[in-house]
Amino acid sequence: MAVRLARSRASPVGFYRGWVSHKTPCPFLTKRPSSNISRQSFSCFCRPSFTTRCLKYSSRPHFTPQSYSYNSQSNSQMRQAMSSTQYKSRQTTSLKSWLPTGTLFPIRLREMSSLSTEEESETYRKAMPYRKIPTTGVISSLPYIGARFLFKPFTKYPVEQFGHMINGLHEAHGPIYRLKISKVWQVNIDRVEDAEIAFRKEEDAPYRTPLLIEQIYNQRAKSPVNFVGITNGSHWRRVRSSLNVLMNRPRSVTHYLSAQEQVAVDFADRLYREQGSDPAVVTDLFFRFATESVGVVCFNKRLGFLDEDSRTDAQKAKLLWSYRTNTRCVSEAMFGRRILYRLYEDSFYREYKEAKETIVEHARQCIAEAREETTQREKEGTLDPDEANFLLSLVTEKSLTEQDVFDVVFSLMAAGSDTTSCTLQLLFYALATNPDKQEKVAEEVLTHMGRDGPLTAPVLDKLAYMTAAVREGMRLYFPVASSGERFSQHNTALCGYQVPKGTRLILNSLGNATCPRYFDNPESFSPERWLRNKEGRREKDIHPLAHLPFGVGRRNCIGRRFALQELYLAATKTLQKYRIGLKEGCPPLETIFTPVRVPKHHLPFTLTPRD
Ligand code: HEM
Repeated sequence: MAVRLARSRASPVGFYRGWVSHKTPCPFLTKRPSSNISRQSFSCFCRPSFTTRCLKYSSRPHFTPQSYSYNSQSNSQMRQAMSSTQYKSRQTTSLKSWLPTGTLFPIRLREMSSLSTEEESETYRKAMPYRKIPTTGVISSLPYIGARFLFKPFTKYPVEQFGHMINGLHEAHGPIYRLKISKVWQVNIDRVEDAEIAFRKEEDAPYRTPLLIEQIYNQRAKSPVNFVGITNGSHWRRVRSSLNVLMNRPRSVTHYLSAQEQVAVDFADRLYREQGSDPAVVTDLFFRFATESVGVVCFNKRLGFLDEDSRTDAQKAKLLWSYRTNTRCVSEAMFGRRILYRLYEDSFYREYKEAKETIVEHARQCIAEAREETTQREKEGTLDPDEANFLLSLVTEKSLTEQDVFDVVFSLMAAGSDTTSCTLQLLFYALATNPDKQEKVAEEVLTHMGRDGPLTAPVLDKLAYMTAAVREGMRLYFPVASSGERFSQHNTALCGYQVPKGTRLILNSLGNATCPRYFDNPESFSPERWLRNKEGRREKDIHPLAHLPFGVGRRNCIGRRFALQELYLAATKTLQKYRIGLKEGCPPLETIFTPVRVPKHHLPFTLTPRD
């Protein structure tokens, strides 16, 4: 079967605009293609970067006569090699003739689109070319420094408001635009209809951009740590499939209800006692609550971050500092505020390293204890493989290596602290500033749980208004800058433009959460919008992709059930006893993104006991 290589319309020429025209014959093309591949379409391959790299790494020029005699098999091999995120050529016979095995592929993900197939849809072919997608201008497209021009003083957005900047650019450019961050072009979309097309066919292991600081740490450190959220390929697939079994079943989550409930009780009591103190101390309590709650799941024991002695006990204080520092450093490095650590171990990096090593040491110790316990109980014959003990399940899971177990524990602790802590603060803020809604939640909680009753799974089913309030809190104060980063896995037509396979796509889920297209009165806190009547219908239908605080698809948030459970627990346990308020004179809420949405100033919550 003849292979048709991409013609100029289907290939991402925008990337190379001004460098090479598709009509320009390749300077290395000495012979006319012998097969039915046209000279013009073949020259799609002759891009400067491709050509020069091929020449640089290959022992012979890449356009040998053999390379023209593609057949459908070599084409699929080519695609396979090209879609490898390892950027290494594979040992395939037809490729070998012109790219030795191990040759570095100059393929950026978007270039995968340069090979199109007959299946490519008519809609895609008819759509406007990629280069026509509105963009933010020439200067902001400069690699690395260009992105600076998108922020203050050149625009009204400070860097930490980048979530709002993405949303603001939609207002300026419409539902689709291109943007260059560091060296990578990304396409931003905000219509749910486009999101549906883009996310519809997800591959087995969607790609996520790695974090540079984590990569550098792993190169320098003796014991690497692979944060599941940014690993890719087979490592991610293996770990994630085990986690799906262990964490995605409602039963696995409700098993931790009573342990996490105790954490919530301690949190509410301590918040009451410390409410008058420095607002920074109050903010700190939220972080302690979230880290302690996720710690109960990961380590099957209390870490003691809400104990009386937690500020004086050096070990607990150091561990908590480490979790906090790890989050802060990753955020600072991500926004390019720290650069020198890339070259050498500066003071910023040393702090990050110390935090990470403390977390690593603690986690390794807990895992070793769990292993010991497993061996002991196996000997005694008391080990129940179905026991709902997360750490025990991890260490007895055959498909996970010792490193995987450690990676999972680290990832859940790292991903589950700041996110839940800030989301809870914003929920409390929404309740405090909407006292009528807060009273409705409290009434429901008191009706079904009483003043001291526990939150059980059957009770939770009855708390429709409370769960709607939590959801509404996450809509009004959407918790992350964007919850949908994906690399398109097919040539797709979005908004009438061609978006080639491999393009980095960002869904404006932050903007959608408060967009009047999807929500009536989007700026009001209205849990009612989420309630369903007896027929299971909402007052107004809500598109499932309009509100994605936990992302979407195969790479969605693995901890979402736990996160929701923690939010429900903190809300119910606090409202059973107290009314949530804010100190008089508290300024209006301002938030920044780290990329988690964080209140810019500490929120001075007050708790008043219910009569
Ligand atoms: C309110 C709290 C939370 C929010 C808003 C949140 C949000 C998110 C979002 C938006 C993603 C990316 C999803 C995507 O790209 O489609 C994510 C990924 C992730 N979250 Fe959460 N999260 C929360 C709590 C948690 C908790 C408590 C844990 C751990 C117990 C956790 C563990 C993870 C992990 C491991 C990933 C990476 C998943 C993967 O790449 O396979 N998160 N989260």
